[in-house]
Amino acid sequence: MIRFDETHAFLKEDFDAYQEAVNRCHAMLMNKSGKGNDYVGWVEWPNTYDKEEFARIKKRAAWIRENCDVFLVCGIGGSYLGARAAIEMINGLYPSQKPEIIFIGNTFSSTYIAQVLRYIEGKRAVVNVISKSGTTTETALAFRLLKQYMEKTYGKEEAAKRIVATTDHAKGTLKQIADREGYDTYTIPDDIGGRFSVMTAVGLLPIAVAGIDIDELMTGVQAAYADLSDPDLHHNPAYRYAVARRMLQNAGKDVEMLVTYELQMTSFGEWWKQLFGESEGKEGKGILPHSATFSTDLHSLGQFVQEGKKVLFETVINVSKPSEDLIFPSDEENMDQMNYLSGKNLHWVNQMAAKGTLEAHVETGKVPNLLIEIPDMSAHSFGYLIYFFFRAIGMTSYLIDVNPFNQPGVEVYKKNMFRLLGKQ
Ligand SMILES: O=P(O)(O)OC[C@H]1O[C@H](O)[C@H](O)[C@@H](O)[C@@H]1O
Repeated sequence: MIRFDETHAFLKEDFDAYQEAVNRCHAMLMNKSGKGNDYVGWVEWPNTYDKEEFARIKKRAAWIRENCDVFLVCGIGGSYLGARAAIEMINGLYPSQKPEIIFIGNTFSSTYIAQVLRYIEGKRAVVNVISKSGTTTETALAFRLLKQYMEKTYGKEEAAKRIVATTDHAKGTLKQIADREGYDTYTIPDDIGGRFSVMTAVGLLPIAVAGIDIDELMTGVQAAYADLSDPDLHHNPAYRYAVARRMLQNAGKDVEMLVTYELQMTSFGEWWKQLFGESEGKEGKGILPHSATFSTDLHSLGQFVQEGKKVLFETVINVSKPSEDLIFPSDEENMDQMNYLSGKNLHWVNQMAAKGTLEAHVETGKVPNLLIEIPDMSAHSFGYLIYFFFRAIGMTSYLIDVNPFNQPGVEVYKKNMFRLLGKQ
């Protein structure tokens, strides 16, 4: 389902030399015996996910689709990046179907928040506030404003029907508010961290509201689980990718640029950056995750990749079959001199751009490239791909003895901010 190809990465080490370590780390993930073992609920989630809640999500999403024009997802980090990545990748950036999905609760920008509040005026709104801890400041700040807006617009009773909370099953301020106000609530399991939560209610409710088939998404997750259960590096592309990253870092590459050739996968890169950055970047270790969308960014970052300091490698996601295609038309006058492409599919043009770039970056620029090929941008492929990256980051972090499931460093800015804000 995913084809992984490391033959353009100038790897000098032998994969077999890593097999023993991989077996050990695989056992740690599967037996919950490694670092951060309280947070490996995602490993078995493809089989153990709460079917009753899943059915409730589908029902609720159908109601929301009928009863709103704008659906506001209020969350930050793992509480919105996955949903955004999925919705944009699968539906594209300009979907014709309603409701419009708006992301808020992910910034302190007064301008952004004020503009969203103005934009939703006069439109039927539903809010999904999402926070695992239930205390995240960006989200709580936006939610207070949204809650007051909803109550003023719809009255308290109707507002309570139009606000849905996704949070911890027992603790946190958001849970308390939801219980008191009688909001419909969905659960983030205790043993699944935010950045692994897109396949729980956190991602599934917004994704279903966007009209995407979440059954199909889960079959993708399950297919990946089945395909990636064998730790053998000759059969497990996620682990092979995890090991290739370690080899590349050993060879001095401290930056990984995730590249796609689809603009609608730009947010997928944002999701991946949180997953990889927060999981691996600690104790002075890790590879800096960066992302780009080509050919767009070849006209900006391309220069650095080609000729700049040799710090990076690229991981390129190629999509075999586009969601849509067009045939390039001919033009009698050919003033733009583009007739050489007449009759060609645009996706073929995109693929040729990818091929030419691979050659330029690898052969001329000596930039290692890892290639990941996915069949399409369907819900199934999305589900497969996220689980592929979950397994890969678990493995690659354990290989350098890092706990992939905490993020202690994120607290430092919060402490300083609270002091400056005068929080008691
Ligand atoms: O879901 P929440 O508890 O609101 O957390 C939202 C995000 O904020 C935190 O600061 C963490 O670094 C992220 O891992 C998390 O996804």
